[in-house]
Amino acid sequence: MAAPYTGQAFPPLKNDLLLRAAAGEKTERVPVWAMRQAGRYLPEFHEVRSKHDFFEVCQTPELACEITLQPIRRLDLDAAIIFSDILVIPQAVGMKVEMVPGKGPTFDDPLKTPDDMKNLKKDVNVYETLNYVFEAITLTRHKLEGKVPLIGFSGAPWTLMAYMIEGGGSNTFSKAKKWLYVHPEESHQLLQLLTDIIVQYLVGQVQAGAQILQLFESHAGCLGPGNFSKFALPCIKQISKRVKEELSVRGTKPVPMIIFAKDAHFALEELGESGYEVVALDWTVKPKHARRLAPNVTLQGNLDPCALYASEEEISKMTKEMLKNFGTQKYIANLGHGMYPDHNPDHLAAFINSVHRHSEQMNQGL
Ligand SMILES: Cc1c2[nH]c(c1CCC(=O)O)Cc1[nH]c(c(CCC(=O)O)c1C)Cc1[nH]c(c(CCC(=O)O)c1C)Cc1[nH]c(c(C)c1CCC(=O)O)C2
Repeated sequence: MAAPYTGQAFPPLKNDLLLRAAAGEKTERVPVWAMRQAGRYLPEFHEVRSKHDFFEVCQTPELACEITLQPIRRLDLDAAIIFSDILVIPQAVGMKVEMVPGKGPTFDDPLKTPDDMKNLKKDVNVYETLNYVFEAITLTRHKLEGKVPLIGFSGAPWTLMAYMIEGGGSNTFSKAKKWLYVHPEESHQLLQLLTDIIVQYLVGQVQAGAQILQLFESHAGCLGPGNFSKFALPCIKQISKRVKEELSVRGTKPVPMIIFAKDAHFALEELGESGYEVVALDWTVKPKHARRLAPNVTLQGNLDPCALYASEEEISKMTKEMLKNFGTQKYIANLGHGMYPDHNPDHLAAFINSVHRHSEQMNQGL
């Protein structure tokens, strides 16, 4: 079934720094955004959440749009990211997930053995089940009025599989990793099922109005090089290739794609050749090391989120150092992971303003 949104007109884009940096084109200023920029560190987010359940917000386009716009109103960000969660895909295949206060995402009935896979919906119609995300994207594109580009996203297959087996967060991911050693065939089947859905989901997001996509492989690091190459990377590559092909077939111009494989420092070379225009880095990677290993892509990252606890003056110094190490071109400034609930919004503002000020000065040779 074709997406109903193709070809609609949106307000013209006024700030295309992010899209130019992703395409490797020259920028006069380094674009900056922050993972989890829409969220619990903002009082206006709590205001909405005090009246609505987390997934109710995700499923209500007007509320998801409102929360997406909150950081854009307050801060000089160069991108918006649609408010949603990676766990909407496990929900779409029929699993029950709730956001339990103080605990995080919790699955009712996680996958225990490969036999449980028979309970998953195999032929999910993404355009029906996840239509609420597409509607939120379309509405947000209009409400942004072209101020900044809108980022769409999905969890990557391994990270989603890990949640579906663990039933929530974990320190070791040993239940999910056990599948890779004991049930490798069935693991591949589950990963392929997720890959097929993610491809449709990302294509649908672009048709709905997303201007760039990020794939979150948040639990890459617990795999190590061997299992990452065997189980995670092939799906990551399949996704970039198929999303671009499917968009072309539908007559929609492919958009740039960002891969964020957290803690996968061992795979930087492969990630740089995996079909994504941008490789996002966590804070444990040295910028120059990443430039050497992935010379053909734009890099994104990678200030330690905890650096935002420092004084505004310190944040400015650390940001300048980061910019010096990455250089100002083929670069998107961001944190190395998401915002924390106890971050001070003014300190995020200090980070954003430092990126802008220092990178403009560097580009003018000052
Ligand atoms: C692993 C993961 C999840 N969700 C996501 C990831 C990948 C990124 C990462 O590695 O952090 C992705 C995500 N989740 C959320 C966004 C929104 C867009 C953004 O501002 O970046 C995005 C891109 C909102 C959210 N997702 C969640 C909240 C807070 C929930 C609340 O309001 O109670 C928000 C704003 C809940 C969530 N959702 C998830 C967890 C582990 C939690 C609870 C713990 C936490 O908040 O860090 C799963």
